[in-house]
Amino acid sequence: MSENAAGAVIVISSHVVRGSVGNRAAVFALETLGHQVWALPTIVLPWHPGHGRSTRLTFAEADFEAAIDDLIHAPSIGEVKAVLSGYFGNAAQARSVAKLVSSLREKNPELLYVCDPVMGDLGGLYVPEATAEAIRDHLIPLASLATPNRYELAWLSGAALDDNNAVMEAALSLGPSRMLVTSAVPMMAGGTGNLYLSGKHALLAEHRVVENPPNGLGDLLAALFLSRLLSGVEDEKALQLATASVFEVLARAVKRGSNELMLASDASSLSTPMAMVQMRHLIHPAQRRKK
Ligand SMILES: Nc1ncnc2c1ncn2[C@@H]1O[C@H](COP(=O)(O)OP(=O)(O)O)[C@@H](O)[C@H]1O
Ligand SMILES: Cc1ncc(COP(=O)(O)O)c(C=O)c1O
Repeated sequence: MSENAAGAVIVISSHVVRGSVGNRAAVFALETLGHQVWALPTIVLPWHPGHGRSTRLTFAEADFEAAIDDLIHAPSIGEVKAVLSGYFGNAAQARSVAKLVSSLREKNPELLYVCDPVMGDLGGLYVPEATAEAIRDHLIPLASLATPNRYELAWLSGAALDDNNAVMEAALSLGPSRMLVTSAVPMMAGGTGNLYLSGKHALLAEHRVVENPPNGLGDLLAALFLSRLLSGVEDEKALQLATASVFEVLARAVKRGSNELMLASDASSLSTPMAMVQMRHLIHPAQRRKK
């Protein structure tokens, strides 16, 4: 039995019929890497709205809250070692998940809560402001690790983030002890990548940009990084592996001309990525202040 069998992960995000965003990415990635998964959808859609009109199947706020209460009182809730949240259908759902995380923490102070604050991108917020505010005010303060993209971090911190020093200062100001910032400012020409900041680490993992990327890369990255941490992989290695997997899955999908990630075909890229990632140690903001 792998060490992963010892604990389950609750994932809470959107479910699409076709495609691999939200929970479809997180569940497959976590299960492929050997974790037990409990999956709660926040909305159900035929496909990611980026592909065109897509009917939103929604849950009444009180029903979503009731399902969260069931989970809190589930006899098997002691199995749960981590929670990962992503896309929310409304602000009330974010508050319900805050209640879930707080309740699980009371019973298990070691609970890992990863908050992927899915709210926007370069073009601005794509969720209602009330949803973004609920994530900022109720969930970020509970997060063991938050995984915003650079534009989400700018919105959350209210700062302009033109270079990675500004990214790191904003990440520190947000509060969680570990931050994984995606779409960080590239140091490599034609590159992109992820910046990881903890009390000890200031790391940048870079690779080249791929044109016309399918959606769901941030969802996949958060799940893979969480998986590696749960498996006891050291942070720097976890960053390298998760980044390499995302890049490899992306490059393979685009090479085939697919408009979605093809996780089932590329499961080996999740477990044993071969792609090279450029790892850089940055000067930690605490170290810079001492100078
Ligand atoms: N066009 C791209 N080419 C190569 N890698 C990409 C591209 N877009 C995203 N990635 C990789 O996926 C990571 C997460 O994607 P990002 O778009 O920042 O997340 P989100 O989906 O949460 O907005 C990025 O940090 C980068 O490593
Ligand atoms: C309904 C919906 N909209 C938008 C997004 C964000 O897409 P992306 O991860 O590509 O930024 C997601 C991702 O989970 C989603 O499920």
